[in-house]
Order: sequence, then structure tokens, then C-alpha cells
Amino acid sequence: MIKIKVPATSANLGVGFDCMGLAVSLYSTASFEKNDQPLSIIGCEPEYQNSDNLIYQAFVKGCQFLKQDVPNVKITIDNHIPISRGLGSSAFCIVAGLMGANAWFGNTLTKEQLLDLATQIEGHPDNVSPAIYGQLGVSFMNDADVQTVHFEVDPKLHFVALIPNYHVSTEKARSILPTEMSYQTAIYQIGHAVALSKAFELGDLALVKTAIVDKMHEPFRSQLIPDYPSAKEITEANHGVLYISGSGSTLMAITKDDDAADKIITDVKKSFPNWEAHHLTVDTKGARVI
Ligand SMILES: Nc1ncnc2c1ncn2[C@@H]1O[C@H](COP(=O)(O)OP(=O)(O)O)[C@@H](O)[C@H]1O
Ligand SMILES: N[C@@H](CCOP(=O)(O)O)C(=O)O
Repeated sequence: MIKIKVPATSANLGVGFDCMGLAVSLYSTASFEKNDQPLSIIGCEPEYQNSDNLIYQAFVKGCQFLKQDVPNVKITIDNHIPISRGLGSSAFCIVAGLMGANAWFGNTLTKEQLLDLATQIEGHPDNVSPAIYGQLGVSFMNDADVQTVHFEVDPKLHFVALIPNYHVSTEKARSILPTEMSYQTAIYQIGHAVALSKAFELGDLALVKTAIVDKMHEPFRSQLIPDYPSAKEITEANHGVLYISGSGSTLMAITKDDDAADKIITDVKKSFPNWEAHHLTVDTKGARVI
């Protein structure tokens, strides 16, 4: 049996729309084994137990890229990444499926090839890059060629995923964005994004606070998350910084110490008892065969 473990990912990090993403310490696994029928899938909702399943779709793409017939396969999912909450559940599926196919046929693909294939399926590299490599990834594309650079995040920074009990579909959160942006906003985003990468490396929360403020998607998407203002208020009252993780609905708080992180969780749970909240660290390894 082949078992692939993939970290959750938090994309965008404010100003890094479709480019920046962080791997965090919340994991799902997918196992692949021989089967006596074309496909069996267990461990997910019945609606995903068919050949449209994203893990299987990525597995098929991997087999095709390797020029191999798709084998009869049983896929067992152990999922801890909430679906459609902005924590990269789709990136988990894509990376697990591709790595499952790669391991099935002798691990001949490089991480660069996996990243190219994963980006073709996902459409943007920001989640799949850290899902594959771990750490903070900054990615860009030249046509189909995806390049990614990695930043070590200073362990002084703590991340708290505040996960509402409602979802936001990535498709919807993309459809509400404007189609054009001014030069002035582009210049703002570029400067802030570069500074933000450095701020994460330095663990400089004051710089994170000023550099993370986005003008490209958060002002529009915050309207899809009715509790965004309350979560921001709680986070800032505890000296933290808040951004929308991926396309939401998860809101990620960044703090400088354990106590502030735990206090944010306590306060959020008081106001929103049905939310999940996880104190996370940065995953430094990315997806692996276990
Ligand atoms: N455990 C899972 N089993 C089956 N499909 C999944 C699973 N997790 C995610 N998916 C697929 O990924 C989609 C969610 O992707 P998306 O809307 O981009 O949200 P997210 O922010 O979680 O990545 C689901 O609709 C489903 O197709
Ligand atoms: N850059 C994408 C990231 C989507 O991340 P997800 O975790 O919500 O799938 C976007 O913001 O649309």
C-alpha cells in the first residue's frame, strides 16, 4: 500500500494573491492499493466516491503523464483538512493523487514536474507549491513553467486557523473579484508582497502587520465572511494580525507568542462556539510518502 501525507496550506497571505502560500501542521492522508474493480473510494462523502473525485482525477493525470495504464485502485482518505474553508483541501487531493501515481510507478517524477502538473489541475500554484515543498512558497508562472522559491518562516510567528462553521467556495470567491486593477494598486501590491516575504523570514510581526494589508481580493472577499469584522477585532485586541486564508472562510491569525495565540482561540470560541480553531506551526517538509 502507498500512503501519502499532505499538509494543509494557507494561500495568498494577504497581498500574495495566487502567488504566496504557507504549509501548516494540519494533515490529511490518502492511501492507494490494488483493487479487484476499477475504483473504490472510502473516507469521504458519498458525493465524492466516484471517478470525479479530485484525488482520483489527479491519480489518472499522473498515470497518463507517466504513459501508464490507469490501474484498478482502492483509495482510502483520512481527511483532517476542512473542505472549502481556504485551507487547501483541493491542493491536498491533487498532490496526493499525483504522488500516489508517481509512487505506484517507481517515483520517477521530480518535485518540479509534480508542481507543474499540480498547477495545471489547480489553475494557480500558491497552494500546491507549499503542499509539495512545505514552508512559505512564492511562485510565479511563465506560460506552463512554474517556478517557486521558498522562505523559512521564523518560528517566533504563531498561526491560528479560525475556521467558521460555513464554507466559501473558491469558485464563487474568484468570481466576485474585479477583472482589472490600476498601476497604482499593482505597485502597492508588489512592494508589500516582497516586504511581507522578508517579514516572515525575520519573524517581524510589526512589518507583517503593515505589509500584509491587501487591496486586490480581501476587500471584496471579506463581504462573503460575515464574521470577518468580529474575528479581526478579537485578533487585534490580542496584538495579532488577521488575513483571509486562501479564498476563505478560514481567517488566519498571526501572533508573536503562544499565550496570545491561545487567548485568540479562547476569545473566538466564546463568540463562535461552533467554529474550529487550531494553533498551527509551519510545516517544513511538504507532502511525503509515509
Ligand atoms: N477529502 C476530500 N474528498 C473528496 N474531495 C475533496 C476532498 N477535499 C477536497 N475535495 C475536493 O476539493 C473541493 C474543494 O476545493 P476548494 O473549493 O478549492 O476548497 P479548499 O479551500 O478547501 O481548497 C471539493 O469540492 C472537492 O471536489
Ligand atoms: N489563490 C487562490 C487560493 C485558493 O485557496 P483555497 O485554499 O481556498 O483553495 C484564491 O484565493 O482563489
